[in-house]
Amino acid sequence: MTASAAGKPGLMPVAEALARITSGLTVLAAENVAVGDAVGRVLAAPVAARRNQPSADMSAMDGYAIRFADAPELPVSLKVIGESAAGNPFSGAIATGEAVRIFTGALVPDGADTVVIQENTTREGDVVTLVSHTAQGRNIRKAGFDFRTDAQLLPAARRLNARDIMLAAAGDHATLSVARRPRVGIIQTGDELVYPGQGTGSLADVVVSNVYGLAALARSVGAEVVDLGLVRDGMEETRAAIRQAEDMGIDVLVSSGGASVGEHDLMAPALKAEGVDLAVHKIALRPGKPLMFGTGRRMRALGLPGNPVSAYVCAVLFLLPILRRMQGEEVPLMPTRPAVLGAAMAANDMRMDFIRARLDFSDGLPRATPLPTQDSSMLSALALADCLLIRPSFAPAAEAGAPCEIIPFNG
Ligand SMILES: Nc1nc2c(c(=O)[nH]1)N[C@H]1C(S)=C(S)[C@@H](COP(=O)(O)OP(=O)(O)OC[C@H]3O[C@@H](n4cnc5c(N)ncnc54)[C@H](O)[C@@H]3O)O[C@H]1N2
Ligand code: MOO
Repeated sequence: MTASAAGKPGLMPVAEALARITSGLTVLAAENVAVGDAVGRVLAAPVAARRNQPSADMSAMDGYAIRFADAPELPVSLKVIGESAAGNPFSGAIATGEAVRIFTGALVPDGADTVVIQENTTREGDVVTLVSHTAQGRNIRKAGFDFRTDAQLLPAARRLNARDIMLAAAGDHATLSVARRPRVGIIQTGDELVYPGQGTGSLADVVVSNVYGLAALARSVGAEVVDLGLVRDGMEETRAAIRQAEDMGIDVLVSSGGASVGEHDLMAPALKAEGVDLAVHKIALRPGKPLMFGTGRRMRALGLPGNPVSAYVCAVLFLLPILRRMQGEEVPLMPTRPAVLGAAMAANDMRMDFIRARLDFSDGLPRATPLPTQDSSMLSALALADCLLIRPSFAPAAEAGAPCEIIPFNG
């Protein structure tokens, strides 16, 4: 394959792999979903307000709507001529010397320009006496104070959070146009694999873990996930699983295992035999050297290593940007944050290293301290980690406290 950054043939630099993997992606078609179901989805078009918010001048408090000019000096008494409640406005107008009892969220009657809160008044019969000063215009939310008709509320390509869907709903959108969910199929290869609780009793059993982390990551960015099951080590079985995924309309086939160089590592030849054009295979990355990526008839295939930590780290690095970009999200290819080293680090070799590390936020930039064991099978260390600490290819030795970059884990 390509020459590495260091000139050593065989391993592609991580940045090049990321660029290749994301370059040919097209954004999935849009679909309309109920606004309440749109959280976590990515907007296919900007959302503009279909109304003014508030629609008219409204009271922000319970009190009395008055004409400010009627209260040059206090105390002053005004005649209460009616009531304006939320949803039940006062139909007339206020004239000189008059007030309207008003409640939070109610329309301000014509003629009034100020609301005095009831704590600043006394009331006897239909006479209210203003006893404390209120500035002109106080306690009124003007029409369009929050937003006006046609104002852009949310831009296209935004992944919607809970606050966004409140805003869209207030803008009078019952449905929103969002990218359809990417369909992710996951296969796990290896004769040794058994699902949790279904072991054969053989010491050679390996209990699968990869599908659970990969599925959870994919779902966290809006994907629909199908577990396509275990694939035994065999060319025909592997090819059949790839064909099945294409036929099911899977957008991204994620495999784990069978990526390395042994006779039982069949993923690359099987993908090629099924017409998948491998643009990436073997990268200067630790963990995850054997990673592969290619494009089939209409499906993308991401071949992850079988080692559980490698599979998870590679999914963070490659699967998340694929899925996010397929939904139109314009995210950086590597969402890094600045940090400082919590321990001295030795010089790195050519493989860009993504070290599982703990974060300490006690002062200044977060301090990232590597977990003592970095083996790519160590799920107990992965579970303890808060982030991946990045050591670029050929990074020189560095002291504790030196600047570094991290990718925080979100869940
Ligand atoms: N001679 C070489 N050997 C290896 C190299 C190499 O360059 N030369 N690379 C190593 C690296 S780095 C990695 S990473 C692994 C990747 O190997 P595979 O992708 O072929 O993975 P498997 O051999 O199928 O499995 C590795 C390991 O992980 C266990 N596994 C597999 N699938 C799952 C699963 N779904 N859930 C949990 N555990 C799983 C599997 O039983 C193995 O123990 O290759 C190195 N070798
Ligand atoms: O790249 Mo492998 O993932 O080092 O163990």
